[in-house]
Amino acid sequence: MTQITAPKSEVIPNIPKRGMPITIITGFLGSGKTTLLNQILNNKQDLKVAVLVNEFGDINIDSQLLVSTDDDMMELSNGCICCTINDGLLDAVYRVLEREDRVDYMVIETTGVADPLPIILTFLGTELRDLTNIDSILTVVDAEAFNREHFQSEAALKQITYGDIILLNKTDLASKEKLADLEGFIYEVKAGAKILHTTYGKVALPLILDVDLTPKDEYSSLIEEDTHDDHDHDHHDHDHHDHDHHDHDHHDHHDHDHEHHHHHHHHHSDHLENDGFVSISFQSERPFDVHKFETFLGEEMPQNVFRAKGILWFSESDLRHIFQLSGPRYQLDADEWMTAPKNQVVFIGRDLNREEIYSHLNNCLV
Ligand SMILES: Nc1nc2c(ncn2[C@@H]2O[C@H](COP(=O)(O)OP(=O)(O)OP(=O)(O)O)[C@@H](O)[C@H]2O)c(=O)[nH]1
Repeated sequence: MTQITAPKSEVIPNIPKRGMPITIITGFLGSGKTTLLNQILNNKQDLKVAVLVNEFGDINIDSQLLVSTDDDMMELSNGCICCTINDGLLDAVYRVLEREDRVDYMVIETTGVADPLPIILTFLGTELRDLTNIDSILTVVDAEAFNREHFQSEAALKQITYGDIILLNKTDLASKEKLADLEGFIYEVKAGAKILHTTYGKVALPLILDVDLTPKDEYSSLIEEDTHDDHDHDHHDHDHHDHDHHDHDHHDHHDHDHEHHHHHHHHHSDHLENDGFVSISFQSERPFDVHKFETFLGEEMPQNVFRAKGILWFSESDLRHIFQLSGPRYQLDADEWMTAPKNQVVFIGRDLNREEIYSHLNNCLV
């Protein structure tokens, strides 16, 4: 038993500052991050949770699946707040910290193609260090789609390296052999990894929240090399990329904004921004013909679309349709429109041809 003695001097002993606890959810495209976030929000009981969501693509589909408004900061029906981080992570975190209402916990969902390290360093290497406390990095892995090739994505591997808990998700879609092989691979990448098996992100919250697992000391050497001013940029990358990728898909030269912040963290693949993944967004104020859209999905959609999601309006239906495609499978769910109906859909993959996808989608409009 530890003896606790009152300090003899007037000097206040080192009281550890414990700021706002932060859980970071990472994991590759379509692995189940938003599903896990919804699980957390549904089961958080009295905890006031602020969620920050960041997406690879111009349109924030995820935040609309959490709540129905398109403000930057959103009140969720269950008393939580949700905020997009497309203007930069630091800004978003400060917006939450500066709120007057109580917030107990912050959960951040990163984009599927993000290396979590710059995000971790944003918390540990800036003044946020004293205001926040990274609790753990949760890495969601799609047990069906993931394999030892890790989608040829450095980010996918980093997500496992920096994950304090690995949620091997979609276990309903993977065989026992596949699960065992993936576990083997994860242990090779990260000795002593903590692995939890999940389906639809279902997990007892005490196993993943307030677990204080992030080994902050291990990041300190990385922080010292770092300057303060580069942390809030990493989330802008995809924005630039989205706006210009239609004519720069294979660009070798970076524009100015990319130049000035890629000198840290030893990103070897800077010339292949986001590991080559691009996103193409499509919006229309006109509805789709459901049969044409199904033909598009079944017969015309390019093979290299890795992930797609959207909120769809079909002329045949009064409902809002949620479209999710991840690897070989897609699903369409329906609920009520809370806004004026329109179509919003994002396609993600490598070497996507924008004109081809646009032409197919335009043909689906009534
Ligand atoms: N069969 C099955 N499907 C799942 C499971 N977990 C999630 N999904 C489905 O997988 C799809 C992608 O899930 P999301 O939670 O949107 O994935 P994400 O990681 O947020 O995706 P990005 O935002 O693209 O990075 C959705 O259609 C989910 O319903 C699971 O355990 N089993």
